Amino acid sequence: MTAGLHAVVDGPPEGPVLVLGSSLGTTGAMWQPQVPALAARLRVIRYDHLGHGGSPVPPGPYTIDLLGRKVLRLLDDLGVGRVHYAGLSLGGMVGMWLAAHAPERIDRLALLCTSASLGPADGWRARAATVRAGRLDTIADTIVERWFTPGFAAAHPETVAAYRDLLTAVPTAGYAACCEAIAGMDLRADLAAVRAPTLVIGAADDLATPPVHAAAIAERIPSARLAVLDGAAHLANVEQPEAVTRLLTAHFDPEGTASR
Ligand SMILES: O=C(O)CC1=CCC(=O)O1
Repeated sequence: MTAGLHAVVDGPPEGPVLVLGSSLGTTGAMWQPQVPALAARLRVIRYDHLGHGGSPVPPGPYTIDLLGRKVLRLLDDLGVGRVHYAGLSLGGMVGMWLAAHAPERIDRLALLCTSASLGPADGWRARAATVRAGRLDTIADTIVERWFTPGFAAAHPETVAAYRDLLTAVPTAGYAACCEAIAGMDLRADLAAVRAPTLVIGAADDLATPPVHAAAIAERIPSARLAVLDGAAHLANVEQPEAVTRLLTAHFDPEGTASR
């Protein structure tokens, strides 16, 4: 049996719990721009996906089902029942799976820059093979180019470099196995089963999971609301931190938002 997922916990121990799921090739550190505001009143749990950061790296391929079950196991280990969940990209895919397959555990949901089906599968398998062959570094610039708009990248080269470092630090076996999870994913039929009030956030300049994917998710989830941010690419929470923080605090902590 594999050990549990690595997680960092911030905020008041008795507060309502918000779980944050990160994107492929990053860790819970990608949520740092939002943590101070969210953790003022919520108990924020940032976990690393299987194969990423401080989490174990069992042999792949993985599936979204496996990644989701690992999150449920983490919640069990932490003694947490029902939670709010926000996930970006791969983290959002896990969030859709959780809300559809464990609806009793998910109270409110936010899905950022993500997709319910992200083909072509062959492209993801090819990326997995490249990374397994030890060549993540050769494709890292191309991957990170789609995380930020050109204007943001030019103005903040140190941020781009820090996220490239985060990507290249991910264990190659874990990164490849998560690419294979995305290759095998199709959550579209699950979305009608989501009962959690859901905020779907897309970014106008996101080429990795374009806003049309966000709109397709919002159309299929019965109680979803869609917001599309201008001036952001895939890592919209990094590029538009205040706008994303505002949307998330209003969705997960409306009373706190009103009293600010
Ligand atoms: O890093 C990418 O290529 C974009 C992406 C797709 C799923 C995810 O988590 O990131």
